[in-house]
Amino acid sequence: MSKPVKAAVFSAGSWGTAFGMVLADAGCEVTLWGRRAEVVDAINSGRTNPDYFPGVELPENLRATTDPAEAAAHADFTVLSVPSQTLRANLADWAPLLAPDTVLVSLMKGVELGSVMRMSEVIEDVAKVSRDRIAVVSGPNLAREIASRMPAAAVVACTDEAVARRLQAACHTPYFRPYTITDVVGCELGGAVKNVIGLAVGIADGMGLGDNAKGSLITRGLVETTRLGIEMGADPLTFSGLAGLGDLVATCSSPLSRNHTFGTNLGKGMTLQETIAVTKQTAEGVKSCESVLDLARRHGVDMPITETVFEIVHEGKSPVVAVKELMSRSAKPERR
Ligand SMILES: NC(=O)C1=CN([C@@H]2O[C@H](COP(=O)(O)OP(=O)(O)OC[C@H]3O[C@@H](n4cnc5c(N)ncnc54)[C@H](O)[C@@H]3O)[C@@H](O)[C@H]2O)C=CC1
Ligand SMILES: O=C(CO)COP(=O)(O)O
Repeated sequence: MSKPVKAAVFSAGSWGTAFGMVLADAGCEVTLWGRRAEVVDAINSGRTNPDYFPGVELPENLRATTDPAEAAAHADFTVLSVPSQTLRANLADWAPLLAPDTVLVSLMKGVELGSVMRMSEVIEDVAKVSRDRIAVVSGPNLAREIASRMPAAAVVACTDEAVARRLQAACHTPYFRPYTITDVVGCELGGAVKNVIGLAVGIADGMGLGDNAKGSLITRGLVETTRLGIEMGADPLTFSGLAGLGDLVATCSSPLSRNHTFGTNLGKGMTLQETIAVTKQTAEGVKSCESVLDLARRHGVDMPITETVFEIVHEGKSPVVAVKELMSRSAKPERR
């Protein structure tokens, strides 16, 4: 009998816990690293993560630890799911503990502020591993629904297709259907920019602007994502796939999305500080609107929706004024 695949998941937040369940349900032996002893104890003794998914029973082959070395030991896959802006510091601590041939898997959807690096680039930079040992999972994967074992598809991306296929096998369950893809750049950009467009759609929803506005923002949001992607060497077709359109539709339609909800609160007139105070989990778009805009400017790409979100979130622009400005931009053909 072959040995079970071992996976380490850092950390026991919303998506880390839900994806850990997926891996365990697919037959992997999963060790979840958590920062807080009380969460780790609840997972090991009560088989639940009370902070994120109270009432959801976790599989027997998923256990938790506060010891990163214990989590990392002998892992075939080391899955990273922390806020994008803390990854560099976190991984610097964990890198010396990684199993020698482990594949590093990013679940994160963000771009690092300042360096404008994608998460796989930060991993390569900090862990000093080659690109063919770094994979990305993305797609329409709202963690709450996955934890309820509701059906979803996803993409697993790696420049080495054989590695992507190994990861695909390790996380394929009756409710989670992963496809392989080699366009890592497109997958990561799709996920990071979708959070920014999710904020924009949330703002429009909060203002009561209707479904035509939503459809327009999703479509034009995807156009500007694709424009940036092409400049960065991504395959434009990736953006009409699960990591592009699929993820965008799920986020922009769902009250479970933190980015969408964050935007809705802003659109209803809450201040940034009030919105941050009621947001319990990571809403990546809040920081990534700045890094994505920075990335766009460095590549000479026009991203008017991203720019508008940045102005509303970080410069206090009124959403009413922002809508007027977006609608009165100069007329142009659709495909330019
Ligand atoms: N929640 C979801 O539905 C999905 C989330 N993602 C992405 O997954 C990534 C993680 O998001 P979530 O799990 O949702 O966030 P979360 O806020 O639920 O969990 C984040 C986890 O990171 C830990 N953490 C926070 N700051 C830390 C630090 N400085 N050092 C170490 N650990 C720290 C927290 O304790 C928590 O366990 C994000 O990039 C997000 O965009 C991707 C797909 C789905
Ligand atoms: O990325 C997600 C779904 O795929 C989760 O979106 P939020 O981070 O907005 O909750």
